[in-house]
Amino acid sequence: MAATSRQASSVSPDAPVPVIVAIDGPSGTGKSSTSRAVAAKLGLSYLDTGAQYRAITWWMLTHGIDVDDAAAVAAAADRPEILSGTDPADPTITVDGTDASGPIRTQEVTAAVSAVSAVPEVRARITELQRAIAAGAPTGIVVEGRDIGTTVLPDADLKVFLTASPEARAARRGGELKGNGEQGVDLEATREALLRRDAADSTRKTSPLKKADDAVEVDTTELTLEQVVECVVTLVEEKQQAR
Ligand SMILES: Nc1ncnc2c1ncn2[C@@H]1O[C@H](COP(=O)(O)OP(=O)(O)O)[C@@H](O)[C@H]1O
Ligand SMILES: Nc1ccn([C@H]2C[C@H](O)[C@@H](COP(=O)(O)OP(=O)(O)O)O2)c(=O)n1
Repeated sequence: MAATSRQASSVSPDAPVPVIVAIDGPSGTGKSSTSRAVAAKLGLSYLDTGAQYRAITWWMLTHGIDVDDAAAVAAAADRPEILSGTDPADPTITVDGTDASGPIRTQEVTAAVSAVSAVPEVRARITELQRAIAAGAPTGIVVEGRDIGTTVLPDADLKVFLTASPEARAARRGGELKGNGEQGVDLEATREALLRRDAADSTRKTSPLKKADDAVEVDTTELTLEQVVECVVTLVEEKQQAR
C-alpha cells in the first residue's frame, strides 16, 4: 500500500475519510502546541517529527557515534528502534523500549540534532516511519515538522506554514526554558542558537525547512496560541466541508 494512501483496509465504507494536516515552520513558531491542540479538538492523531529526529540524535550520542561524522551516522541510522505514541493528550517517544521524552530535550541533543537530521540515510529512515504512522491513523493526523508539506506528505489535505519574528520565538523558548527550571536563561543567546538552527535546517541539501507552494502561511507573532489554534481548526473544517 502506498505510504500516503488514504484507505485503511479495516475502515467501513461509511467512515469519514481520514484528514491529513501538515504543519511546518521554524523553531518556536508554535508548531507543537498548535498541532496538539488542533488534533485534540478534531479527534485526530498527532505526530511530533522533531521528537523523532531528537530521538535518533540522542541514540547516536549515547552510543558514542560522532554526530559530525556523516558516514558514521549514516551507517548507524537503521539501528535504533523509535516508537511514537500519537495520542495528542499524551504523545510518547521511546528508543529501544526506553522512554526518551526527557533526554531528547537536553541542550546537548538540541545542539546536535541539525547535524544528524541533515544525513540523508537518517531522513529516509524517519520519513518512512512518518508515512507509515500517517497512513495508519484511523481518523487522520496532524503531523508537524520542517518538511512535512514538501516531502513527507506532499498530498496532505491541508498544509500550514507557521512563522513568527525571531524576537517572539526567542521569548517563547526562553519562557519555556525558565518554566523547566533552567537558571540564567539569556534571551540573546537563545535567539542566536535558534537562528543558527534555522539556518542549518533551511540550507541542508536533503529536504530543507521550506514552505510548500500550496501551504497557508500564518504569522503568529501577534497572535495568542488560542487564536492560532482557532485559525487552523477553521482551515481544516473548510477543507473537510469542501470534500
Ligand atoms: N501564539 C503564541 N503566543 C505565545 N506563545 C506561544 C504561541 N504559540 C506557542 N507559544 C509558546 O511558545 C513555546 C514554543 O512553542 P512550540 O509549540 O513548542 O513551538 P515549536 O514546536 O514551533 O518549536 C511554548 O511554550 C508555547 O506555549
Ligand atoms: N520534519 C523535521 C522535524 C525536525 N527536524 C529537525 C530539525 C530541527 O532543528 C530538529 C528538532 O525539531 P523540533 O521540532 O523538536 O525543534 P523545536 O521544537 O523547534 O526546538 O529536528 C527535521 O529535520 N525535520
